[in-house]
Amino acid sequence: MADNVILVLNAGSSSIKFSAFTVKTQGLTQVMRGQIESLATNPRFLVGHGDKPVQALEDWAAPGTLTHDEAVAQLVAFLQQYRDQFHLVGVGHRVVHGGARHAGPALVDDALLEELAALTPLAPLHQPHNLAPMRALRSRLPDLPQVACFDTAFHRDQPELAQRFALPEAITRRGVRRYGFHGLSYEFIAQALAERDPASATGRVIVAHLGNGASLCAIHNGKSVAGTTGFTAVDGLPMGTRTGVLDPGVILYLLDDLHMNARQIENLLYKESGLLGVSGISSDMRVLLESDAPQARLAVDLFVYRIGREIGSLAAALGGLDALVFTAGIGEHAAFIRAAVCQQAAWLGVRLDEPANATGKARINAQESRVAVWVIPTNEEAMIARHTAHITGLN
Ligand SMILES: Nc1ncnc2c1ncn2[C@@H]1O[C@H](COP(=O)(O)OP(=O)(O)O)[C@@H](O)[C@H]1O
Ligand SMILES: CC(=O)OP(=O)(O)O
Ligand SMILES: [Mg+2]
Repeated sequence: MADNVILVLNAGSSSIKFSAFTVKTQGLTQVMRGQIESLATNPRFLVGHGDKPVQALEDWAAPGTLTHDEAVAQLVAFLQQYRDQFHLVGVGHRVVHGGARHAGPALVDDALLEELAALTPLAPLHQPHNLAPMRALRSRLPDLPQVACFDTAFHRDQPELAQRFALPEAITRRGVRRYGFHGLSYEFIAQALAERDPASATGRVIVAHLGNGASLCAIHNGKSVAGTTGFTAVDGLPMGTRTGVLDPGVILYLLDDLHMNARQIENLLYKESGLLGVSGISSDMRVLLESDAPQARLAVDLFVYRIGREIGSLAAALGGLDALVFTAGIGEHAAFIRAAVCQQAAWLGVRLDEPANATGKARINAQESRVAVWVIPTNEEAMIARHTAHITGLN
């Protein structure tokens, strides 16, 4: 007999992640997870079942590059083989921008789709890819409950000062404020840290979500209090292809002196900068870490330097630091970057246990460290499944 299943879709800037969760009276179980990653650089299709690690699908004909739409088509074709095993009872979607109105997940209907589409200019690398599968499913299976889970929701209760730009009130009232992103990841990590290290989880924590999109979040007693991303997910740290923080005067210079238009500037800020722009080689940290080119080293050094400075800023917002957590593609896998970041944060009392870091342990601080340091794999899909089950009354 087929199991009742919640499917989760998570379109990141460089990947499509997906998961299937069975829904039973005893709770949700993640029975499948996977991703089509490195869409624009070197696509790979990885799948894992249950507790098994994800593995590359070897018979998959890997194309040179894939758009998000093409990747979703590949995923739909792959999932066909589970048609008789999975009885779909709900679909949960990661939606990067939820605007000012959404402090929690929402059931998808036409009005919501329209509202979220209007936020596309604030998340051009994500929002269209988050909404397209919702529309396709809604037209084919209109009775299937779909739930939008927002990256911004976890940050909506940040203190007013943390959300505010120094802009006139009339512009602030139009919603021009810091929203913050990667919230589903931070919500998952806050809960996971509470299970592993309850003492730190009630304290002052900085989580470094370092993926193709990268940000830091200051969390106090499980609640987001400040972060590096803002009105859009281009602010904060340099990312795979995004600038991160930039003097707004640069935009005026590009407009007035280099005669660039808004779309050209958008491309520059979102797609041509960050690790790719500085290195001129790749947006992929794996490629840069393996390269001997000085520009690759510069891009990596700038990434680490900016993380170090932003950790200082968030530690100031928190009034100190009890724990530092690394997560997402780079945070989970790049021991070199973790070591370099911990070095930058030594003044806060961070001391790394080098062998623990190099061998992939979960707790990586040295005994004498004043700050607990953890590597916790994120699972945005699990967070989305929990929200989806809850809001649809499935579990
Ligand atoms: N072993 C690794 N070493 C260094 N970087 C890695 C490794 N594995 C993945 N990454 C980095 O993680 C990034 C993807 O992170 P991820 O969180 O999956 O991205 P997305 O932002 O698309 O959700 C890749 O661009 C790559 O640079
Ligand atoms: C908001 C964001 O940058 O997401 P991702 O890291 O998945 O691209
Ligand atoms: Mg991501």
